[in-house]
Amino acid sequence: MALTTTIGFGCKLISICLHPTRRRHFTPFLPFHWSSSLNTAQPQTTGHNYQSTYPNLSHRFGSHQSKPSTENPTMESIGVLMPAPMSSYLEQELEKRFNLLKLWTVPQKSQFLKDNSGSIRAFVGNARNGADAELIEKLPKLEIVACFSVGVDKVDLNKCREKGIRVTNTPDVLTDDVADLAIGLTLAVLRRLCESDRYVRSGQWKMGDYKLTTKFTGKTVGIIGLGRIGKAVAKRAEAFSCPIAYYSRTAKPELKYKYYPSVVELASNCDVLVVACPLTEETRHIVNREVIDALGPKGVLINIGRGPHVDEAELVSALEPEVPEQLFGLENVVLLPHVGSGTVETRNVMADLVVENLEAHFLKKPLLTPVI
Ligand SMILES: O=CC(=O)O
Repeated sequence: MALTTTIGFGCKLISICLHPTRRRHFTPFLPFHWSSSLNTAQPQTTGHNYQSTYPNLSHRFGSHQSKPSTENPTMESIGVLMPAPMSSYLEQELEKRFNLLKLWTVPQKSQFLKDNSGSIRAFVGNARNGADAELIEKLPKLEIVACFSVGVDKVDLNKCREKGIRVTNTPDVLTDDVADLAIGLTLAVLRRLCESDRYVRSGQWKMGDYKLTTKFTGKTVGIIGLGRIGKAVAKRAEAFSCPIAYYSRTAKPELKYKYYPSVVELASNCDVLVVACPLTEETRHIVNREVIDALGPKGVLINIGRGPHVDEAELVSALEPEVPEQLFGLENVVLLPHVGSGTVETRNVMADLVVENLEAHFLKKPLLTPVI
């Protein structure tokens, strides 16, 4: 079986091939920060018409030509708390409009929160840094949590609902990148791209041909969660002539893909299993030992969701005899940082969406991408 999975809070992605020979192949996403590569990058045009996706959007979307709302100078006094660096472009755009408070730059964080709790009305989180109940309680003036991520699993949504705090995320704009990467990882694992690269670099190619790998075209792709990203993966896989099957809470009869009412049944009937659902209490460990076994020794698991979607302990125990640290030295290991949406174009339109949501909120306009 070949597995690709995010482990932890979406910071590690592991693709593992479990072959009949019991050799295992992994592709972990490691917790490297992504913003540094964007800091020096030049603006690029995007391939997607985001204006048509979000017709309310007044300007920008990665254009780098944005202008602060000069007709609303009062926004300058609104405290927007950012817990960690995420994107220099996002920081720059927020600083033009709001009083951006960068928590990571202050040594006494608790004291800083106390001192500024009267002015902090917005929080910007991401896949790593959310707003839990404890933080929310410390910010009595908090009105909105704007996530620089599609996943909102780091935000205590119940607490937000209870307190009437709005929550937004960045859907759609990152779908293509994440779906592209899912296909890229599938190919990397099946066709052993990274291992082949090392084979050439080390000079082994002079000694003989590289071993044969596994074909992707025509493999059955099973998708857990047929939302925006799941559908985008399906569309790409169809171009590889792959039959598509899926599991979701309810069947979608309008789609021509085969529906399975359980993940185990889906795993038993596909070659490549893609986890593309949000992380919730129901989907935690949705890939458990039973699913891994159902996928079988030749299966591939691609987790483009969150680490806790996969029962990590069961996964490790299925990967004898190595433990994850030892994978670093294995030829059949592909290592990637957390880069699902990590392109300059996408991160900039995500940043624009965060800013637009905050502006809309404080200007009492409808939110563009509300979660709550
Ligand atoms: O993991 C990334 C996201 O949720 O946007």
